[in-house]
Amino acid sequence: MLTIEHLTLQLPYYAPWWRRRWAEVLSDVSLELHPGEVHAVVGASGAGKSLLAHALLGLLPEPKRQTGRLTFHRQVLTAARQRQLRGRELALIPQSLDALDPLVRSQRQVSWAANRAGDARANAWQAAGQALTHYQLDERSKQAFPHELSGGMARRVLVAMAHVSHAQLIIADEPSVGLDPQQRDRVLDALAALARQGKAVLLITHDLRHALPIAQRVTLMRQGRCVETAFASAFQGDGDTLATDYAQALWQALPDNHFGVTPTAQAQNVA
Ligand SMILES: Nc1ncnc2c1ncn2[C@@H]1O[C@H](COP(=O)(O)OP(=O)(O)OP(=O)(O)O)[C@@H](O)[C@H]1O
Repeated sequence: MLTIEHLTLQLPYYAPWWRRRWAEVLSDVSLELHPGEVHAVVGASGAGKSLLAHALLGLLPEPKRQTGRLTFHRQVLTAARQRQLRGRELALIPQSLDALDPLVRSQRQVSWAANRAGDARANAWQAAGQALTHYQLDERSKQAFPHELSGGMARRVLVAMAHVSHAQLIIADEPSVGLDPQQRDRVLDALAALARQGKAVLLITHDLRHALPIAQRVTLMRQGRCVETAFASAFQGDGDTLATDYAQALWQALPDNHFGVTPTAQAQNVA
């Protein structure tokens, strides 16, 4: 559905005496996303994950130097096409909950997203109500302002906005950040449900543990580069099928992965 080929991005910064220099913030990034798949992009803070998301949506700041090729449904994703598809075929679940209008109730915000995607007003209101119910928000939450919602509820309102947009590609930027485990699992389940409907979900997170339960493939990013793309199933045991030392080290550093101990061996140990 989406192909990123050799995407390189430079953004300006200013050296002393206002001399403009260019910093390479994405270097030769390539990856593919398929319908019905959750593809996680995992990396530490500053790895370039959000810039990658913004490049896909055509939301990068100017001036910039960008090379490489983006294709969506086999057509080149030009700036004009990105403008046309944003909020329709391409949806963003942003990192910040400030994306919600503080003066507008949940259902109204979701119905606006449906409107933007082309639903007539009456349909949009109904679709918004159904989507919010689908993500387990009750009648009170539907009529609540953002400050009356918990972090997890507010994130599910953002997921509902992506849901009603009929987007084929959904980019979720750190959707699990700052949530308790129960709320986090609900949000991640909601994203997995979108993929089961045949949509492609690009899940951006700094925490591999949040990606593995729902992703089919994982791309690890570091300092603007893709280090490795692996099937989520490769993150098991001692991770010896992972191709790079970085991926293996990241996996083995997780506190609760029981690396090197298969479930059977663990059971025997307990016995
Ligand atoms: N507008 C900008 N101009 C110049 N540099 C930028 C700009 N936006 C981001 N950067 C730099 O690009 C790098 C990648 O930023 P990005 O926001 O994509 O990281 P990230 O992986 O999403 O991090 P986080 O998990 O903290 O959100 C960082 O070093 C950042 O300082």
